[in-house]
Amino acid sequence: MIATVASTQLGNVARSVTPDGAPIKMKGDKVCVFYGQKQALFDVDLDIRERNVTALIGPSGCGKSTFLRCLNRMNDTIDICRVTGEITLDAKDIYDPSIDVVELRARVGMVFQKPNPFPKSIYENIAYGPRIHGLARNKAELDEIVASSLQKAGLWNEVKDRLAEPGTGLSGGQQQRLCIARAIAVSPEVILMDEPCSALDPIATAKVEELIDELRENFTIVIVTHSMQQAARVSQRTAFFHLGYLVEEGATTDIFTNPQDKRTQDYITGRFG
Ligand SMILES: Nc1ncnc2c1ncn2[C@@H]1O[C@H](COP(=O)(O)OP(=O)(O)OP(=O)(O)O)[C@@H](O)[C@H]1O
Repeated sequence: MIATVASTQLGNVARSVTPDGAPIKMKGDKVCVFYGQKQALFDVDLDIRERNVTALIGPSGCGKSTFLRCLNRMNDTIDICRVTGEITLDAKDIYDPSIDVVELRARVGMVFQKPNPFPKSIYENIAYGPRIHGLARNKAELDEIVASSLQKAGLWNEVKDRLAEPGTGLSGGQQQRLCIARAIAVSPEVILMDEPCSALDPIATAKVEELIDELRENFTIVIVTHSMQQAARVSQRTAFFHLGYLVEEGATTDIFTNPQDKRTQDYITGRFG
């Protein structure tokens, strides 16, 4: 595990860095999660590096999605769920009572497994978030946000002539890119993706993977995936979970070529999964 060795003050934002100097955007420190009596995560320490794609991998039920949902407090919506330990965003505790959860979820956006556009027009799917967060002063600014979000999501050319049509009328892959555009529209800093390609065909998957690679220039991305090939293709860092424990985390190339733990080796070589 990479320990934080230094903190620097950049403007008003306190930054932590890894020993090799990479800025840490989010950090989990001894994170435990309980669903009622059942403990799903045990003392997870994980640094999420800024403007990197971090892949969370591991067998079904190991706690990947549970950890992902801790990062923008989506677990708050599950009554029996309790989180202990600390999770920070720019070195600030996101579970602190002073945190506004709506604002947190604008800074740490989420894209789900199944594309879930609102039953509204393509335009409204994107415009909704910026409007409720007061990001546009007038219609022209809102139009600009809609266009640039669709451009960043690589969807603009496909939909620019039918912005008034329902988002649900798009193909599955287009719907998922629409959901990514919707997440981008409120200018998040971190985007969480929970198996974003599991409902897509290989061509749509390739497009979303390409998009993820482009987005990391501007966003910090954490992706849960069942596909080790996908983790290897899109991520710079990989964290392997097993039975609620974070077994190891490192550069994706190291995890896939030279894992330090036998459990990781067994998983990546397909001995269990
Ligand atoms: N809402 C919930 N209520 C009770 N238990 C839950 C809930 N969500 C998850 N769990 C339990 O927590 C553990 C971790 O689940 P989680 O969904 O985080 O794993 P995962 O690694 O993402 O699995 P998968 O790859 O199958 O999606 C599992 O034992 C699961 O049954």
